[in-house]
Amino acid sequence: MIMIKGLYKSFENEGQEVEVLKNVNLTIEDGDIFGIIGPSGAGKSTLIRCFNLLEKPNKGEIIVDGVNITKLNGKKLRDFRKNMGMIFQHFNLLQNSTVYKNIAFPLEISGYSKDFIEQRVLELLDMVNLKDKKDAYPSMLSGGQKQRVAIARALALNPKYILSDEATSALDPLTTRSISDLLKFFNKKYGITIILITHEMDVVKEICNKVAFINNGRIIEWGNTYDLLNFPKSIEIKQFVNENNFKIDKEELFKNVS
Ligand SMILES: Nc1ncnc2c1ncn2[C@@H]1O[C@H](COP(=O)(O)OP(=O)(O)OP(=O)(O)O)[C@@H](O)[C@H]1O
Repeated sequence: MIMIKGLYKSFENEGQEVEVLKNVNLTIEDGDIFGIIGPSGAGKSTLIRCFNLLEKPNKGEIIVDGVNITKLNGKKLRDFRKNMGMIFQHFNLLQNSTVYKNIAFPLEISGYSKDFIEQRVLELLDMVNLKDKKDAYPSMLSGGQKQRVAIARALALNPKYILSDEATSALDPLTTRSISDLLKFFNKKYGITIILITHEMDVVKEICNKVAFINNGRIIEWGNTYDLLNFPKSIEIKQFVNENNFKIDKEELFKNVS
């Protein structure tokens, strides 16, 4: 479980302190697929990057399975990060390394033996259905295949959590569906908790059981997906949901999420 308490983050911009996260409070339960939505510039990426301390908050606590991670550094922080895989919109693969090498990378820097790495990489390639691309380079892959490699790499160290920052935004709708189905599969089969940012309503509808709406650095509301999107309390969410066609059918949601 992840508890975010009173989180603040600011950046210095041209000598001025700009507050990007303002008193964020959230709880993510084990097994959730937790969506974070909101307008551009709202602070979504900054927030998700605080979960693994890629951004260090100025104030507040991030308690992951009972440990306040904002106090971690050095080896303890590196060990903690092994439990939190991350995937990105532009995949962030090593362009000069094969698919095999990309997936092996986190295992190699964690000091696993060659035999163990080979066994694990082959297992991961099988899980993301890319066995035949083992020796290909990223430039030879489609967007969906690149994201599958990134997912395999994120899963290499068997994390409890996956952070996904717009992982399907560069993909066409069909590929988006296959990647969001894959994330849902890993959530159901291995109990991996997923926190994802998206601006695609289909992804929220199809896989998120909870969702938070953030605007101007504040969490306006969060809760279960159906209630938040269909019966939002705030005008801001009502407008956002209408503009982005985020409204959903109960049957549609339950068909996909249950
Ligand atoms: N490293 C940084 N230095 C200065 N300002 C930053 C930095 N990172 C983010 N910001 C600012 O923080 C605000 C929130 O950015 P963030 O990327 O978190 O928003 P977002 O909701 O993810 O936006 P988008 O949907 O467009 O990706 C923006 O105004 C952005 O310019």
